[in-house]
Amino acid sequence: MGRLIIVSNRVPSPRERSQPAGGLAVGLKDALREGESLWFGWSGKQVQLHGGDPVPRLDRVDNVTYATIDLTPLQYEGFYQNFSNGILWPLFHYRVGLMNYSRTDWKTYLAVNAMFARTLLPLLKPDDTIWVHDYHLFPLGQALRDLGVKCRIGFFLHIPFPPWSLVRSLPGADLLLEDMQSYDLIGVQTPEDAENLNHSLQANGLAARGQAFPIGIDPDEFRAQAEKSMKGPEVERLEGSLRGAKLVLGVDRLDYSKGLPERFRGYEALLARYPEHRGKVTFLQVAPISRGSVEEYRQLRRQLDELTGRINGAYSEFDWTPIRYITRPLAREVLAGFYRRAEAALITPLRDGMNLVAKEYVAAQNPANPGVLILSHFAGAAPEMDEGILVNPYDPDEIADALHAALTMGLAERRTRWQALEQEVSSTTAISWAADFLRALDAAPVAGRS
Ligand SMILES: O=P(O)(O)OC[C@H]1O[C@H](O[C@H]2O[C@H](CO)[C@@H](O)[C@H](O)[C@H]2O)[C@H](O)[C@@H](O)[C@@H]1O
Ligand SMILES: O=c1ccn([C@@H]2O[C@H](COP(=O)(O)OP(=O)(O)O)[C@@H](O)[C@H]2O)c(=O)[nH]1
Repeated sequence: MGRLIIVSNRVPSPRERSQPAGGLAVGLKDALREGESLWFGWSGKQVQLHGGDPVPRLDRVDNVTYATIDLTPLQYEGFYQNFSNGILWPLFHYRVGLMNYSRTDWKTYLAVNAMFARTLLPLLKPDDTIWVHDYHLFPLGQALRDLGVKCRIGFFLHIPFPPWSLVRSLPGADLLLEDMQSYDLIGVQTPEDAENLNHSLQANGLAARGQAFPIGIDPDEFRAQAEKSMKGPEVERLEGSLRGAKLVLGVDRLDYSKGLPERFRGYEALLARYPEHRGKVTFLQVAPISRGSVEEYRQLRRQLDELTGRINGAYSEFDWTPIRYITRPLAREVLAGFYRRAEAALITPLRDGMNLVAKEYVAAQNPANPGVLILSHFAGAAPEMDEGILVNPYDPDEIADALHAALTMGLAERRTRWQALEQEVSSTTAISWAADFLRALDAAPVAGRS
């Protein structure tokens, strides 16, 4: 059996406990438990390079060889910051108005993809299967084909795929779709994404090759982690600080796709309309700073600083603060215990590819006394997790009603809802996601090459 080659922009550092927050690295790491594999991508570092391509650094841990390359500051800016996260990210999260298109960044994006292909090429063997991940690397398959690579190549998009009427606002969208014909299979998170992708391909006279494969987590490992973390010092400190108050928890990268201002206003509406919860509930929002060099992310940070100050100023008592807001990452191992302690998770993205936090929250619960999941209709996880309380994240009053329902829900209903959610989280795991995708890739007709 040949090796599996994973290519993604973000590669977790195999030897560090604390990883940058983000679901792609988490989902893939959980999936890569078997077989021989190579994981190729950006090191997360920027280094000035004087001519030529970077040389990958290799680090082997168990069955996985990690091969990482640095980007130059100019590549980081044009490829990662501007094109991937200033153009593709907003567009694919249905926020065309936030897209800052520039032809120079488009060229850098293509050039970095070509550089990824050239640096990966010497590491490849003919019987490898290549699996490319996410919007940073749409053109990589074609760049590899241009260098003569004949292996099977699959692609998985972790973020939503919007309708063609939006995608077409990107200059060169048709070229990106053409490049995607180099993939033997294209996976997306939900049936809605698959339908949008296939319509876009067909609108350009291309073969529909999209199929939904919702990503999952390793629920057993996460449950064990949550149980362990409950006995750890952080949960003990949290418990002591709450002094009997119920806990509502939000965990998201600080990203405008996550609906944070709307969520804060929803919590504010709870305090305004259901005063019986004042002093008896605390909202803890963990929102590690992400992509802090992109202007829209900085603006969001200013907005949240202001909102937190205003709400806390209006409702705090000398011995109670309604919102605790942290912009540093917390270790996933610690978060697991916080999820288990929380009476409700408030997960209200305006759009999200999947949202692994929703699945982690369910896996972490105590079956005898589970908390309630409040989830946006527009998270990729929503179609699988409709036993949570589903909300429209644009409506603060609906969020407030959902919070009130969650905080007052009886044990029997909490258990019934949680059992259904747990069933779902246990049946589509990170491992089954990868296995399903790779089986389908193996069976897919070869995409028109000799
Ligand atoms: O690499 P960063 O720029 O620091 O961003 C972190 C990751 O964010 C995105 O994650 C997505 O993948 C998750 C797993 O499939 C999914 O649950 C979530 O909804 C997506 O937003 C991004 O797609 C990754 O490439 C980034 O590494
Ligand atoms: O302080 C934090 C915040 C988040 N996460 C992890 O980052 C991932 C976020 O993935 P998700 O799919 O929810 O969203 P993304 O960030 O990929 O858009 C989850 O595994 C979280 O547990 C973390 O480890 N520390």
